[in-house]
Amino acid sequence: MTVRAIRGATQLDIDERDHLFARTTELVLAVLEENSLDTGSLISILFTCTPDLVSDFPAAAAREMGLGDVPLMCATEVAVPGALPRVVRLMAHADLDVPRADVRHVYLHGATSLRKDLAQ
Ligand SMILES: O=C(O)C(=O)C[C@]1(C(=O)O)C=C[C@@H](O)C=C1
Repeated sequence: MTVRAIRGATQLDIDERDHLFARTTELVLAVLEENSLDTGSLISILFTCTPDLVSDFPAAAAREMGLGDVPLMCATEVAVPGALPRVVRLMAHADLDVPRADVRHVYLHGATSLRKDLAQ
């Protein structure tokens, strides 16, 4: 088994529960699709939210999309003054048998500005 870490991030338009769920689901599905993964290959997912996002936990969205048996955790991102607001980030670990350089990290919506070096 080869364990790889996959990064992802997305930006919300507003801090509203349905929107958080939609953007989190979109991000997780994009991470799976970009890396040709099924949910059975997921080992764990750590989510962070910027401190301005309080409408719900991204883990709740992940459970709602069927990841109830994947260990999930949420935390608050470092509150750096001037940093991009309303961002949900994830770090997923998965059984992914590719070289680290071939892992596809996913940045969606306004979060594409966070890592232009990784932009697809
Ligand atoms: O990749 C991101 O989401 C970033 O905002 C960049 C970065 C970094 O500097 O590497 C900054 C903060 C996050 O905790 C993770 C990574």
